[in-house]
Amino acid sequence: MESNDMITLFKEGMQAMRMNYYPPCPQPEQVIGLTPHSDAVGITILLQLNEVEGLQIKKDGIWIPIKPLPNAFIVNIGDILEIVTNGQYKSIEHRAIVNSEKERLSIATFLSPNLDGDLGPAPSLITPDTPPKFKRVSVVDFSKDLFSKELNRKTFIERYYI
Ligand SMILES: O=C(O)CCC(=O)C(=O)O
Ligand SMILES: [Fe+2]
Repeated sequence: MESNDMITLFKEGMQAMRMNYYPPCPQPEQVIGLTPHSDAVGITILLQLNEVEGLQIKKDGIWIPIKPLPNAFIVNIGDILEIVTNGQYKSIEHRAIVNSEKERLSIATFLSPNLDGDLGPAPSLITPDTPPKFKRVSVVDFSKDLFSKELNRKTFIERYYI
Protein backbone atom coordinates (compact mmCIF):
# COMPACT_ATOMS: atom_id res chain seq x y z
CA MET A 1 0.00 0.00 0.00
CA GLU A 2 1.28 3.51 -0.76
CA SER A 3 2.03 5.51 2.37
CA ASN A 4 0.33 8.58 0.83
CA ASP A 5 -3.04 6.82 0.98
CA MET A 6 -2.61 6.50 4.74
CA ILE A 7 -1.17 10.02 5.19
CA THR A 8 -4.04 11.71 3.32
CA LEU A 9 -6.54 10.03 5.58
CA PHE A 10 -4.89 10.28 9.00
CA LYS A 11 -2.88 13.54 8.74
CA GLU A 12 -4.30 15.94 11.33
CA GLY A 13 -6.81 13.28 12.18
CA MET A 14 -9.11 13.03 15.17
CA GLN A 15 -8.13 11.60 18.50
CA ALA A 16 -10.68 10.74 21.16
CA MET A 17 -10.31 9.25 24.59
CA ARG A 18 -12.56 7.18 26.81
CA MET A 19 -12.02 6.22 30.41
CA ASN A 20 -13.89 3.10 31.47
CA TYR A 21 -14.72 2.31 35.08
CA TYR A 22 -16.16 -1.11 35.91
CA PRO A 23 -17.32 -1.41 39.52
CA PRO A 24 -17.15 -4.86 41.13
CA CYS A 25 -20.32 -6.92 40.90
CA PRO A 26 -21.13 -9.85 43.23
CA GLN A 27 -22.76 -11.71 40.32
CA PRO A 28 -20.41 -10.96 37.40
CA GLU A 29 -21.94 -13.63 35.14
CA GLN A 30 -25.26 -11.74 35.23
CA VAL A 31 -23.84 -8.51 33.78
CA ILE A 32 -21.52 -7.28 31.04
CA GLY A 33 -19.04 -4.42 31.52
CA LEU A 34 -18.90 -3.40 27.86
CA THR A 35 -21.01 -5.15 25.23
CA PRO A 36 -19.23 -6.99 22.32
CA HIS A 37 -18.14 -4.54 19.64
CA SER A 38 -15.36 -3.54 17.29
CA ASP A 39 -14.07 0.05 17.51
CA ALA A 40 -15.16 2.10 14.49
CA VAL A 41 -11.80 3.88 14.27
CA GLY A 42 -8.36 3.43 12.69
CA ILE A 43 -6.57 2.00 15.70
CA THR A 44 -7.20 1.98 19.44
CA ILE A 45 -4.40 2.24 21.98
CA LEU A 46 -5.61 0.84 25.27
CA LEU A 47 -4.14 0.92 28.76
CA GLN A 48 -5.49 -1.51 31.36
CA LEU A 49 -4.90 0.68 34.38
CA ASN A 50 -4.98 -1.50 37.45
CA GLU A 51 -4.07 -4.99 36.26
CA VAL A 52 -7.50 -6.52 36.85
CA GLU A 53 -8.50 -8.90 34.04
CA GLY A 54 -11.63 -8.02 32.07
CA LEU A 55 -10.84 -7.43 28.39
CA GLN A 56 -11.61 -10.34 26.06
CA ILE A 57 -11.18 -10.65 22.30
CA LYS A 58 -13.10 -13.00 20.02
CA LYS A 59 -10.82 -15.36 18.11
CA ASP A 60 -12.26 -18.18 15.98
CA GLY A 61 -15.59 -17.76 17.77
CA ILE A 62 -14.10 -18.07 21.28
CA TRP A 63 -13.66 -15.32 23.88
CA ILE A 64 -9.98 -15.07 24.88
CA PRO A 65 -8.99 -13.10 28.03
CA ILE A 66 -6.21 -10.53 27.59
CA LYS A 67 -3.98 -10.46 30.66
CA PRO A 68 -2.98 -6.92 31.64
CA LEU A 69 0.79 -6.42 31.50
CA PRO A 70 2.21 -3.65 33.70
CA ASN A 71 3.02 -0.50 31.68
CA ALA A 72 2.03 -2.11 28.37
CA PHE A 73 -0.41 -0.76 25.81
CA ILE A 74 -2.77 -2.93 23.78
CA VAL A 75 -3.20 -1.87 20.15
CA ASN A 76 -6.48 -2.91 18.56
CA ILE A 77 -7.34 -2.70 14.87
CA GLY A 78 -10.54 -0.79 14.20
CA ASP A 79 -13.16 -0.90 11.43
CA ILE A 80 -11.58 2.00 9.52
CA LEU A 81 -8.26 0.16 9.16
CA GLU A 82 -10.18 -2.89 7.95
CA ILE A 83 -11.86 -0.72 5.29
CA VAL A 84 -8.64 1.08 4.24
CA THR A 85 -6.71 -2.19 3.90
CA ASN A 86 -9.65 -3.63 1.94
CA GLY A 87 -10.08 -6.34 4.56
CA GLN A 88 -6.43 -7.41 4.80
CA TYR A 89 -6.38 -6.29 8.45
CA LYS A 90 -9.54 -7.25 10.35
CA SER A 91 -11.00 -5.19 13.16
CA ILE A 92 -11.14 -7.14 16.38
CA GLU A 93 -14.38 -7.90 18.20
CA HIS A 94 -13.94 -7.41 21.95
CA ARG A 95 -15.87 -6.96 25.19
CA ALA A 96 -15.18 -6.27 28.86
CA ILE A 97 -16.45 -8.40 31.71
CA VAL A 98 -16.51 -7.40 35.36
CA ASN A 99 -14.90 -8.86 38.45
CA SER A 100 -16.77 -9.99 41.57
CA GLU A 101 -14.43 -8.27 44.02
CA LYS A 102 -12.24 -5.72 42.29
CA GLU A 103 -12.99 -2.59 40.34
CA ARG A 104 -11.34 -2.22 36.96
CA LEU A 105 -10.20 0.83 35.00
CA SER A 106 -9.06 1.27 31.44
CA ILE A 107 -8.22 4.22 29.19
CA ALA A 108 -8.74 3.94 25.45
CA THR A 109 -7.33 6.37 22.87
CA PHE A 110 -9.02 6.20 19.47
CA LEU A 111 -7.19 7.39 16.35
CA SER A 112 -9.41 8.34 13.42
CA PRO A 113 -9.08 10.11 10.04
CA ASN A 114 -9.47 13.84 9.53
CA LEU A 115 -12.96 14.98 8.49
CA ASP A 116 -11.90 16.27 5.03
CA GLY A 117 -12.23 13.39 2.67
CA ASP A 118 -13.64 10.02 1.85
CA LEU A 119 -13.12 6.67 3.47
CA GLY A 120 -12.72 3.53 1.41
CA PRO A 121 -10.20 0.88 0.41
CA ALA A 122 -6.82 2.52 -0.39
CA PRO A 123 -6.67 3.20 -4.16
CA SER A 124 -3.18 1.62 -4.31
CA LEU A 125 -4.64 -1.71 -3.14
CA ILE A 126 -7.34 -1.93 -5.80
CA THR A 127 -6.52 -3.96 -8.91
CA PRO A 128 -8.64 -6.00 -11.36
CA ASP A 129 -7.85 -9.05 -9.20
CA THR A 130 -8.55 -7.32 -5.90
CA PRO A 131 -11.72 -5.27 -6.32
CA PRO A 132 -12.99 -3.08 -3.44
CA LYS A 133 -14.80 -4.96 -0.69
CA PHE A 134 -16.20 -1.81 0.96
CA LYS A 135 -18.31 1.13 -0.21
CA ARG A 136 -16.79 4.62 -0.24
CA VAL A 137 -18.31 7.10 2.18
CA SER A 138 -17.33 10.56 3.37
CA VAL A 139 -15.67 10.56 6.80
CA VAL A 140 -18.37 13.00 7.95
CA ASP A 141 -21.23 10.69 6.94
CA PHE A 142 -19.45 7.67 8.42
CA SER A 143 -19.05 9.50 11.76
CA LYS A 144 -22.70 10.66 11.78
CA ASP A 145 -23.81 7.14 10.98
CA LEU A 146 -21.68 5.76 13.80
CA PHE A 147 -23.08 8.00 16.50
CA SER A 148 -26.64 6.95 15.60
CA LYS A 149 -25.86 3.25 16.22
CA GLU A 150 -25.44 1.17 19.34
CA LEU A 151 -22.33 -0.94 19.97
CA ASN A 152 -23.23 -4.34 18.62
CA ARG A 153 -20.59 -6.87 17.58
CA LYS A 154 -19.32 -6.07 14.06
CA THR A 155 -22.72 -4.98 12.70
CA PHE A 156 -21.52 -1.44 11.99
CA ILE A 157 -18.79 -2.28 9.47
CA GLU A 158 -21.10 -4.85 7.84
CA ARG A 159 -23.21 -1.93 6.57
CA TYR A 160 -20.31 -0.97 4.28
CA TYR A 161 -19.67 -4.39 2.72
CA ILE A 162 -20.11 -4.46 -1.06
O1 LIG B 1 -12.08 -1.77 29.13
C1 LIG B 1 -11.54 -2.35 28.18
O2 LIG B 1 -10.55 -3.07 28.31
C2 LIG B 1 -12.12 -2.20 26.80
C3 LIG B 1 -12.58 -0.80 26.48
C4 LIG B 1 -13.13 -0.68 25.08
O3 LIG B 1 -13.27 -1.63 24.37
C5 LIG B 1 -13.53 0.65 24.57
O4 LIG B 1 -13.48 1.63 25.32
O5 LIG B 1 -13.91 0.70 23.37
FE1 LIG C 1 -13.61 -1.05 22.32
